[in-house]
Amino acid sequence: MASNIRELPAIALSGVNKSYGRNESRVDALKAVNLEIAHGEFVALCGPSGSGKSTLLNILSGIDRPSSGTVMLFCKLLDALNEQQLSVIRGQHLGFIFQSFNLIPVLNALDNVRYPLLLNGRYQKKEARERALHYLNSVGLFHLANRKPGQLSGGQQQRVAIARALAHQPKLVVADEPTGNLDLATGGAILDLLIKINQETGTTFIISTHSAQLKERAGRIVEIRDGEVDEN
Ligand SMILES: Nc1ncnc2c1ncn2[C@@H]1O[C@H](COP(=O)(O)OP(=O)(O)OP(=O)(O)O)[C@@H](O)[C@H]1O
Repeated sequence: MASNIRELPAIALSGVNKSYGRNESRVDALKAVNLEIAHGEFVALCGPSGSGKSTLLNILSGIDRPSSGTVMLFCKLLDALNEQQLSVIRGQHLGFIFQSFNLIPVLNALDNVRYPLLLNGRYQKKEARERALHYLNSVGLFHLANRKPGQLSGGQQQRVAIARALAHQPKLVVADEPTGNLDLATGGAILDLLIKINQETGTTFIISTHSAQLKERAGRIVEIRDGEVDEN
């Protein structure tokens, strides 16, 4: 039974449309999108600015709802879930990485990783601390655990954000332009790290990007143009 479930896609979007606004100001951000992503895939979502990448990431992760169409995430039909149920799924199974890192400036690296674990409700204090240190170590930042974001480089801040995204062992990591604020070399190192994590843990990744580097190395590229998805 479990193996049958595993063979179903991690994510399945069917006929998904998303529009913002009404009448003359209406924007059709996603148009009849069909997309399946298997467990363990490393997918680059590519497209020009305004093509619908963030909208698609928000919809497949249950942050936003489609105007029509269906979204299945880990065999659950998201349309049927209320906000609290969606929030539980995100908290347990999803990790998020953002272009601007989104760390809490007054907390050191350790606490930036540890506090979401405590809020998650599944971890006691001691385990949250151990997990946070373990994941900081796995991104090469154990020795900087006491530094606040302002005392870290951009690449180091993104590593803290990666540790935070991974520390609860999500099934899916959703990253919106994770190398967009980094220089080429630093972005390349972050990319190496994400690919290594994908290969070692089998965590599914979907990453929106403008980066040619990332496009070259992703297992699969999904192009989005003017709200329409096109597989390469
Ligand atoms: N909340 C919103 N209200 C109205 N229009 C929106 C909203 N969010 C996005 N849009 C519009 O939907 C379209 C897709 O936007 P989206 O942010 O998904 O694109 P993107 O590919 O992620 O762009 P970028 O690469 O610049 O981040 C754009 O035309 C955008 O202006």
